[in-house]
Amino acid sequence: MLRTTTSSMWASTSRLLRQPLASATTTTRFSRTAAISSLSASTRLFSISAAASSPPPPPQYSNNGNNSAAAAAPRHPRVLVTGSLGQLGSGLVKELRSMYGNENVVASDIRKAPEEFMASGPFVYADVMNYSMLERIVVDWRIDWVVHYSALLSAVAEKNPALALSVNMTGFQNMLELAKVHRLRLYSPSTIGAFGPSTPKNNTPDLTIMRPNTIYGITKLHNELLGEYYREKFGVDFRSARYPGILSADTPPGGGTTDYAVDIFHHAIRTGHYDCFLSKDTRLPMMYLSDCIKGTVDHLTYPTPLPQSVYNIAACSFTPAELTAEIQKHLPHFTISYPDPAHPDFRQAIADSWPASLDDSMARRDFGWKEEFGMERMVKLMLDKIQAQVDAEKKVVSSTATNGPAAMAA
Ligand SMILES: NC(=O)C1=CN([C@@H]2O[C@H](COP(=O)(O)OP(=O)(O)OC[C@H]3O[C@@H](n4cnc5c(N)ncnc54)[C@H](O)[C@@H]3O)[C@@H](O)[C@H]2O)C=CC1
Ligand SMILES: CC(=O)[C@H](N)C(=O)O
Repeated sequence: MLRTTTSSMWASTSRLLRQPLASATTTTRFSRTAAISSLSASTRLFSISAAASSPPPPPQYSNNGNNSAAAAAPRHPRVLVTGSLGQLGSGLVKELRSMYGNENVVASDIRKAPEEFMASGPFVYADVMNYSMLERIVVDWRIDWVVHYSALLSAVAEKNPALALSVNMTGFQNMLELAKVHRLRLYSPSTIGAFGPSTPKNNTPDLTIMRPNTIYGITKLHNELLGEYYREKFGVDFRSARYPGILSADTPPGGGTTDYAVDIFHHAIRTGHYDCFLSKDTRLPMMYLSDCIKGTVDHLTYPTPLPQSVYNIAACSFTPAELTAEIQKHLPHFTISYPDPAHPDFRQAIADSWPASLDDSMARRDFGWKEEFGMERMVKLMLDKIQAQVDAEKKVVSSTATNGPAAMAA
């Protein structure tokens, strides 16, 4: 399991905000949604007839001349996950490996993976800006599907627009072209950041005014449109969901505007106080990580082409003040402070340009999307998990103090 200590989480998040590319799990087993659980096991295997409008090549078997039934059986898809060491990637890799086998899910990133992650299945270096490097991985590993997670998130992107254009757009264009050439299914998430200040703010539908004014949003909207173009023009099986802000206790967020909703829990447990960078009434759509992974897997594995390429998915929406009140039900002494309205943090303008809530009825209708966690359950789980991390850290410190070299010498 990829586990990061909280102190290194803080360090890595703040490092990301300062220096974007210097170094940027859920243990839950997910029940499939009704739509997915009604599928037979074999339809979740890679099936040529049902895969997509542009099916990948047939599986080939090396069975040493033995024409057994196993040789004729459908095989699992082989999946490449880019940006797999980020907030969302490690949990998704774990889930896909539990479904398809460790060897069928190739994780990749441009950073060194922790030992446990390396031990859990194939991991390769893949810079998404390098087309031939990506193509080599697709060919060598006989990849069928790609989950493209590499990106710079909103706050990091706003600090380095040129790099965001390259990673978010060139990286995506490379993946899309490879999907066309090698007949891959491509899942690449979009974001609430693809909307803009002129988008209707509440219950925002899938199809609406989209004029983002952040570099992150512009790159993500470009990707949505290009993915749709490749689907129409070349039959590429492109799938995307607009994620809201994702909350996770085990993996740190990568430098976004919604990161406050993760940071707040660590501060609540560790210090009892949080200096929020958004104003108390900033309402944004949010979701717990396990729901995001479940929705992604259900969307990715849906056996037939869906009516749309891009869907909103949502779980709940809240403001920092509402989140604080919920945390205070468990930690009554927790306090929070907000920026002086005369001197807002740069992320306030980003948040103000995003929807407050999403209409995700099309995803519910078309691939059975349904969240398990609302705000109350999410808050309880986040607090329990982070408290458990803090307790475990304390145990390590006290056992080092008791058994460590200094204690031995004394
Ligand atoms: N975490 C969230 O709240 C949300 C995430 N998303 C989207 O989900 C996807 C995954 O997001 P996170 O895991 O949160 O991001 P993250 O920032 O935690 O991880 C991104 C990963 O991409 C890698 N990366 C950066 N440059 C790269 C390059 N040139 N080549 C290959 N890899 C590179 C980084 O090393 C990092 O591990 C992104 O597309 C993001 O836009 C969308 C909405 C919300
Ligand atoms: C909502 C997102 O896309 C991300 N969490 C961010 O805040 O940049």
